[in-house]
Amino acid sequence: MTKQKTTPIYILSGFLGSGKTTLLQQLVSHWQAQGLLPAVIMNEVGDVNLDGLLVQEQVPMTEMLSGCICCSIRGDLSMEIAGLIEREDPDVIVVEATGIANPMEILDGVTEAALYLKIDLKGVITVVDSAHLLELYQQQKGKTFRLMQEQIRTASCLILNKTDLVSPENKQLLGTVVSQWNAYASVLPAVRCDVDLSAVLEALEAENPAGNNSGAFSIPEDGLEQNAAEHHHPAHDHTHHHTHDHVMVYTHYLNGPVDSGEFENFIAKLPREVYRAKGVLTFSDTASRFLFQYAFREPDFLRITPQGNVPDVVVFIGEHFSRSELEEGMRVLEQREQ
Ligand SMILES: Nc1nc2c(ncn2[C@@H]2O[C@H](COP(=O)(O)OP(=O)(O)OP(=O)(O)O)[C@@H](O)[C@H]2O)c(=O)[nH]1
Repeated sequence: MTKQKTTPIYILSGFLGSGKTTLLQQLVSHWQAQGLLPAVIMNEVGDVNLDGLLVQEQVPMTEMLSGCICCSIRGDLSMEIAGLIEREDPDVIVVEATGIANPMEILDGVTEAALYLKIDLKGVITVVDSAHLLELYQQQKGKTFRLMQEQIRTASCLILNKTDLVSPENKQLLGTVVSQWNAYASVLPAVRCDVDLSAVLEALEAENPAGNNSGAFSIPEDGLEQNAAEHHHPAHDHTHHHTHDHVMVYTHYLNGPVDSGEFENFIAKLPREVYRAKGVLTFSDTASRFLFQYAFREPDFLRITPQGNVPDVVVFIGEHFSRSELEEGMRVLEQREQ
């Protein structure tokens, strides 16, 4: 190995739709403003990387699609890191994991890379959707609740995002709850992940003062062990149960434009089991194309002009929903336009 430079690596964790890409964009701009070259490894559950559309073109990016970093393609993570360093020589790398990834497994993957590469794992930044966490906390059960809890426990820094969607009392309650689950991480409430990034990065430095690869991760022995027993598995045991075995994806490629109002109606009626959707759409009644987002029952449309050949597609993510019902619904929208 010829390179002497040590590349810092940050892991972005957080459940589907919590705001990881929103934070990623800010981190990238922050580093660029300092004259640094950040690179990104993105991992998506579906087979299209729509989040990539939100990252500036000049940022080197590798995509790991169709799976979750933490299991099926986890072995590749260290290869991806090595490849990215070799090709781009970035000053800093961010790994944005799928929302269903168990951060422990990603830590494993990055640590594996640290065995043969000069990298410095700075820690895990976990983004939390406050409204979603509040609902799960009130129910106190379910696999998603346990996964979110685990993502919170593994964090070195926690961003309690989307506080605009909860009352001030509940915002306070959530702050207390997450601090109880993870007493080590700094907790920063935010809207659209608008936080003082210097404070976030400094908090991670403080966590990991030696600047070495061992990292001082805030993983409380007790709580995590209990949960982890169920799905934390040895490096290559893919038969073991995962917290996210229940998550399913339906990718629908559209054969043409659809009416925006009808699409919005369709989205408003999505079954609760679909908790995340995103896509690129052409509407028959508007001139531009849109990046569509749906996170925990909140739809969002962003006007975009994608570079290159991006198909019209919608990816639905959730648990135990009927794929055929969604397909049928989308077909109806398409047919109306023909
Ligand atoms: N109301 C509200 N919406 C937000 C906030 N932060 C982000 N969003 C919206 O939530 C949606 C999901 O945000 P992303 O940043 O794409 O979330 P993500 O964690 O990268 O999503 P996945 O990649 O699917 O896991 C987008 O429509 C955002 O515009 C917030 O603080 N409040």
